[in-house]
Amino acid sequence: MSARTPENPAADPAPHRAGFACFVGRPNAGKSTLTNALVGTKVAITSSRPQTTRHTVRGIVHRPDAQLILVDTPGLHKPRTLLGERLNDVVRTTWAEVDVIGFCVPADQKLGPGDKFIAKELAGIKKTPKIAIVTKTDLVGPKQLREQLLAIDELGRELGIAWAEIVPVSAVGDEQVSLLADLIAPMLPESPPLYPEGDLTDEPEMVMVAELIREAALEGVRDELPHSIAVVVEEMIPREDRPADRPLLDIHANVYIERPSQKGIIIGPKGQRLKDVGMKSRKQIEALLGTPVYLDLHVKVAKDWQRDPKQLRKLGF
Ligand SMILES: Nc1nc2c(ncn2[C@@H]2O[C@H](COP(=O)(O)OP(=O)(O)OP(=O)(O)O)[C@@H](O)[C@H]2O)c(=O)[nH]1
Repeated sequence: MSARTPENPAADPAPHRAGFACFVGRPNAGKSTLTNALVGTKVAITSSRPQTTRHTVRGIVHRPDAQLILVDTPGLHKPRTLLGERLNDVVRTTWAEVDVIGFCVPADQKLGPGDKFIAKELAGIKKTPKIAIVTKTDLVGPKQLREQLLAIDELGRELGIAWAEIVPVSAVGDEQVSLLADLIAPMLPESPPLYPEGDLTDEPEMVMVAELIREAALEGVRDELPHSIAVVVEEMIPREDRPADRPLLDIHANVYIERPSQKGIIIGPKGQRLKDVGMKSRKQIEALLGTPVYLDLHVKVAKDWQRDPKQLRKLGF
């Protein structure tokens, strides 16, 4: 770093900034994928099924001028269960606490009641700057993109939201992702970094491991089952008596479902599906933790856990 001198006034460095941003938007809008693209590593789970992000996962973007901490919230939705209500509370609390809110709308779908529901809620949060982000721009042509940008502008006017920016991005195509970070950084408060350099998330490793298993278990399951699956990592312990150059981490995890009838779907014929889930998630966990893993998965029934406060607490909600 260069010091400020009379000969070199330009060397006065801009103050370092650090703060929180969250992406909001209806399920499947691309929030988790965008978080991952900004952070550059897999921290939030993504899936083609709506409402798969349950935990508030923070991704941290380290830049020379700013540290941006991304809080990934679950989608806001009409609550049908106790879990649904708790999730909505988490979302609103998060919105009130962050420095910037990014409202995500996919480019390939017309603005619908779901987007308007969220935008109306956003309009009620006056102080926080809001950026409208049109996601998945790789899926549309210029004409459709232009229409979407205009529609968002119009929605802002209708609801009295002054968008600080309206930015089209493609997380998959890596288009304008770093521009988005450039736009958010100056909106953060002046502050030294809040997290040590190199940290990508402060989510406990066990929760991230559970999320990776849940993501694998969700793949290919239909209808209501996604809402019925919860994963709890019981323990992660290094295997004893291993040579230093060949460590092995034992992970024991339970996949919870709500009804005995769902067991067969998760386990699959001859246990094949559960085996696949184990294999797939193990690879991801090994990549995340950087160590070989032995993954022991069990399927358990926690009857109607979504409606039972005691069970919800046990499952980490
Ligand atoms: N083509 C394309 N697909 C994308 C892009 N971003 C996300 N997707 C896809 O859209 C789907 C949903 O993305 P997510 O990031 O999981 O969406 P989300 O908003 O976090 O969803 P919830 O967790 O349900 O709230 C996934 O299948 C992604 O692969 C993008 O930039 N381009």
